[in-house]
Amino acid sequence: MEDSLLYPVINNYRSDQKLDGLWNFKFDPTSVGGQKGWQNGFSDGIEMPVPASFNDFFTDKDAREYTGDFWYSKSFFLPTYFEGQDIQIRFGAATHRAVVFVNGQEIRSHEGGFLPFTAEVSDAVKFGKENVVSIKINNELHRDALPAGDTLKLKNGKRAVNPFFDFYNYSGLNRSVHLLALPKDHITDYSTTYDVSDDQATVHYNITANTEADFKVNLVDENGKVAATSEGQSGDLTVTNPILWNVRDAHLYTIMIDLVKDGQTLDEYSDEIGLRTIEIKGHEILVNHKSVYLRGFGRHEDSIYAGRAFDLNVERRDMNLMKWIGANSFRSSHYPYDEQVYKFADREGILVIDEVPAVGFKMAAASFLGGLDQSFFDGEWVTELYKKHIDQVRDMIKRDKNHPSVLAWSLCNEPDTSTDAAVPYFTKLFNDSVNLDPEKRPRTFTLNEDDTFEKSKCKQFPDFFLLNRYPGWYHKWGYEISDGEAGLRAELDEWKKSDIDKPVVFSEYGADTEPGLHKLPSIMWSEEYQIELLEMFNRVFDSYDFIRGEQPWNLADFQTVEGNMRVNGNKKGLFTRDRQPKAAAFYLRKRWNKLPLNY
Ligand SMILES: CCC[C@@H]1NC[C@@H](O)[C@H](O)[C@H]1C(=O)O
Repeated sequence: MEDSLLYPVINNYRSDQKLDGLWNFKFDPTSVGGQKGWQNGFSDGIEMPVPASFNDFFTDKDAREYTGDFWYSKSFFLPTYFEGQDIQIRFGAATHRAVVFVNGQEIRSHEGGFLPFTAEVSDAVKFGKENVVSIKINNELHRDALPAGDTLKLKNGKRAVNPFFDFYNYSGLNRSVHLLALPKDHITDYSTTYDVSDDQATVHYNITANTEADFKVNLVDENGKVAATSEGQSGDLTVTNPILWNVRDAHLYTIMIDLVKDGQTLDEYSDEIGLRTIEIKGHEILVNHKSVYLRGFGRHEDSIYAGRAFDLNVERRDMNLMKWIGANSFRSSHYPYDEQVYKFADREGILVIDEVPAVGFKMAAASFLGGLDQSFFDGEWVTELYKKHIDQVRDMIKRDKNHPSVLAWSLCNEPDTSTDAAVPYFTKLFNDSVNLDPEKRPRTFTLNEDDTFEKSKCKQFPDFFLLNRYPGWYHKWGYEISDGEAGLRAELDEWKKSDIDKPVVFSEYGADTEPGLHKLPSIMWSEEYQIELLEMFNRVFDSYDFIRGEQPWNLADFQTVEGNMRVNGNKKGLFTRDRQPKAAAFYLRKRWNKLPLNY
């Protein structure tokens, strides 16, 4: 678990210099980089953009599909005026595991390719001189790591990944790298919880720092006016006539925290927050005590050229597409996204179900790709896997807890919960995560196709249900879709008869669709069929009042491993990979724009 995951800011006390751009890059297939001194940097590599996945830049398949160790290195100058400050290098994401070196000195390692980590380098850097940061990364997949998969040794001696999940194993420094200079005494974290009514809102805050100190806190509105002030490591900021953060009607305040010692301000941290509450009551999801019906998507951080890397251009387009179609939410399937995505969602009033990369925990997925036929949770890998799983749940919640857009935490995607072996794992997971979020937002996971109401042994855990269902595509497809609808209704009738008094959200459903493929009458893969499948699901959704959300799979087409069921990736997008609409996008826009935005 990371000590601090605060997003970098620049102010009179803190400096933040991005080390993005071209880094030296080398593959290390026989893991000799350490013996060859690459931790001191190297100049005979290739120039690799950061942030970016390395895969799609290459023109040869061995390089695109490379699995194993690889190195990045970059030199940076550290001015003498930073002497006496705490010098850190913050990696937004290194996929999947990394070891960091500065000037040849090993600083730290990190496991997990979708969350930030910080290297404390004050004792390794030279002030007033050039320094070198090197990072060794490994992108192998294992059953005891997230996301789950295998790494195969081919007969030609090369390695290949066998993901138990359906997205390409894009790897590298996928998010920005920051060179930070902080005061020796500094703020390391803060958290907020809220009470809101129409005429008053109270922010209950709590601050952590690396030293005993006094704290002054201001809450400033969007016009720069101080709306409330407080003092102390914890306290309340009460705003009269507040402008609340609402779905698709976002209003942000800035919390400004000063760390003070002997009357002198030594550090400051500021961040944008939203005054709102999240609740689950019966079948309803409530924001500021008003029921919300989720409309949105499962997504991926995925784009041409940059692979899995955060791309501000793509995110701006995706947010505009979601507003155009009438969405009010998305799930960060199947991993925490770059912090800037949640900042976009905070500003746009879009709700986020934040998901850890606990995906592929299902041997059927492996057998879909050639795995074993056993319960995933019977595997000898489960103990080691759980340590990494809960560690990444802790860091995801620690990193994202202050975003008003975060509605809920998804602790797993499509695990195999149809056997008793899953129960102790999920019992521990939900027990160990219950107090991680000061706001106690709902926790859930997605129930896959096979984990029906009747078959899942883990329905007792989620605070609301996320159903991934694929009648019309993975079974009862084509002309049999009417049987698919009947089967879906039969399962939902089970949910309806049960005493389960929680909301159900459909978090995945859809059809692979080749843009431009038209057929009358329809045929699978045609744009017409994608609409017919969505029409079927929408008829069902409109029949059950406990269904409180619809998030078709996926917002956009995305890259996967090659396979006989994938045509250059997964084509279930409502938009193409270059973010242009398929016919179904216009159909869905009509359905969603009939509803009030925060219905
Ligand atoms: C029946 C499982 C469906 C599966 N669910 C997880 C997503 O990551 C995949 O992309 C999606 C698919 O196969 O389209």
